[in-house]
Amino acid sequence: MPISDPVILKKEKQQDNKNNTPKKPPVPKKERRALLWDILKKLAIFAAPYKGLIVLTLILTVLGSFTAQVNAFVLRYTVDTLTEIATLAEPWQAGVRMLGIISAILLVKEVLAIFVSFGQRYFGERIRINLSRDLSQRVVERILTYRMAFYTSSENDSGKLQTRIDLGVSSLTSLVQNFFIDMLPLFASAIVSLIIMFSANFWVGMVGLIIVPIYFFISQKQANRLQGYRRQMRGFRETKSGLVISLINAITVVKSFVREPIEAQKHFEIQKEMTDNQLRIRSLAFIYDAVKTFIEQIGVVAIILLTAYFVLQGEMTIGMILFHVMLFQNVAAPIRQMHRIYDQINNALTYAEGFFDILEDDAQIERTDGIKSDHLHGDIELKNVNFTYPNGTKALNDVSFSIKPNRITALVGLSGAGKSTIINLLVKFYEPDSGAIYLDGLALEDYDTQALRQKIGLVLQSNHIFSGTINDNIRYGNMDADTDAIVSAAKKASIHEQIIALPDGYDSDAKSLSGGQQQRIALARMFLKDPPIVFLDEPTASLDAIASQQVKKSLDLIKKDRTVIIVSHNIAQIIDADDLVVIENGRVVETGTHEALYAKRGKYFEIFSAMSDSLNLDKISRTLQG
Ligand SMILES: Nc1ncnc2c1ncn2[C@@H]1O[C@H](COP(=O)(O)OP(=O)(O)OP(=O)(O)O)[C@@H](O)[C@H]1O
Repeated sequence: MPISDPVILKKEKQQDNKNNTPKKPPVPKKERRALLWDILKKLAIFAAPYKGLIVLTLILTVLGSFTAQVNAFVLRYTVDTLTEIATLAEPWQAGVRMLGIISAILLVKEVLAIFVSFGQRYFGERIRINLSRDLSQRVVERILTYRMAFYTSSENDSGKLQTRIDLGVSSLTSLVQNFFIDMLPLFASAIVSLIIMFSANFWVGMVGLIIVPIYFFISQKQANRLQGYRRQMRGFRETKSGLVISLINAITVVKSFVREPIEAQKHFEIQKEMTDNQLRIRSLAFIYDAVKTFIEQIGVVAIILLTAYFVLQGEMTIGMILFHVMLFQNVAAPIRQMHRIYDQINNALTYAEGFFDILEDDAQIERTDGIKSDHLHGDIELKNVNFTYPNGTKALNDVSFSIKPNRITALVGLSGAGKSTIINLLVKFYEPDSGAIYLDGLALEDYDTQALRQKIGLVLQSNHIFSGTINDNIRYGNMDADTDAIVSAAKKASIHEQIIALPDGYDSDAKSLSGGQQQRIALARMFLKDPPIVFLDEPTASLDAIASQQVKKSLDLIKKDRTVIIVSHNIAQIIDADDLVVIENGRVVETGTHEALYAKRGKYFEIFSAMSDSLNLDKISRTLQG
């Protein structure tokens, strides 16, 4: 694992959380085709491993398109034969023979169609499911290689990132599903039907062909009109699910202020907008369906009239009427569903681009080549470092100081001074705008990022505890560690006794431990990793006095024989440090030992005096003496 705990340093989650739905301006028509082509090309790369399945699906689709025509031929044959044998003196014998033939043909066709349709759907689904898996897996693998700046950018706030990924994957896979499973067989059968219609009679074929562009036009209109409402609907759904989650999170406040009616009203309003929207979608869909059915009926009537004309002319048999009507319905069937393909394309245009933007953000990849040193000492030097966060906050100004190996250095300063930012730079979560950082005499930027983080331990104010057992959580520090090593790490973190007192011991659920216990689990993880350099960023700030005291013992152990940088507002931890670096508004204002800086009566003296005053030391010492 690259770092002891993949927790994002505090404040990094302080981005606006309001809007989870990526809103993109509508894509100009001209660019849409190029964009769609681009998306399909990218999708083709993901589809490449399934070439065999795709070819198989296509073969089955072609087979299916032929079986779909059998009914029309059988009906034509039935009507024509019946017309013929009805004139015979003894029609029954010929009639039974005919029934035998058509039953056999329909049976064979149906059995074949079942296999073809099953295979076609099954293979189509396999392509879709595999693609969905590959897209999700690739994006996760990819973003894991990205820099911290990617995660902390407001664009990628966790909710938004999740939504962008989910919508991207689902829009792409639905496009594939719609194409392979729903539309392709219908289109294939429509094309075969049209060819048969043309070969039977040019004018009948023309009626079938004319309907195609009309349907295309209506379907496009339908999809475009519904698109806006559908997007709104998605937004409502997201807000609604967010509402319930935030309600659960805020339930104590809601109840204590007796705001249940207000919360219910908020829910009602969204619900009302949702139902209005839903009704609009349904009514629009009904109107368009009606228009399409009407046009189809006009087509059917035209076909009947035209074929009847040829029948009366003696150029065709009566059976041709049903034959042509059925073929025409085969042509109309996929075009009836056209709007769905438009919908999917619109969705893909809206969401797939954002998805591929995440996937192809090469600039975000962390450097994984460079120096891999087995023995780091922790001789650190910052020279004229300037740093600005991606959101534009200038956090460090011309910072220069050095840290000696195997000593404890405390970064001291008021809130927002830039202490955590220095740690962010030292673990290469971010890179300086200018200036340089050296580690053991070599530029930090030249180190292999992952190899560097293997040598660094990071303990934060509150460390992430994963769902799972205590054992698993400690093992995160060294995936190869055996049970003895885990127990030994827990002992060093002064948590072993409490773990074995639990009914399930090391197999207990780590999430149910108290804050102080969880912090010591994080320390045990660090002991297991055993890095030569340790950064402690307010490791006891979120703990109560008793828990802090318990954690202090483990911290004292961590500090032994390592290079330690500690950020703390805790007076005891500050005076324990060998060296101090005092930071104010992103600048280093003083460096030295506690004694020297105290004597200097500068910024450190001011901060230290304020800290000790807040402790009310006089009263404490009087109490202790009494
Ligand atoms: N991820 C971030 N994105 C943007 N600005 C940030 C981010 N993290 C910190 N900052 C800003 O950078 C400045 C320095 O913050 P930093 O967390 O380094 O201070 P600090 O000295 O550690 O403060 P504290 O003692 O409160 O933890 C502050 O103005 C802060 O708001």
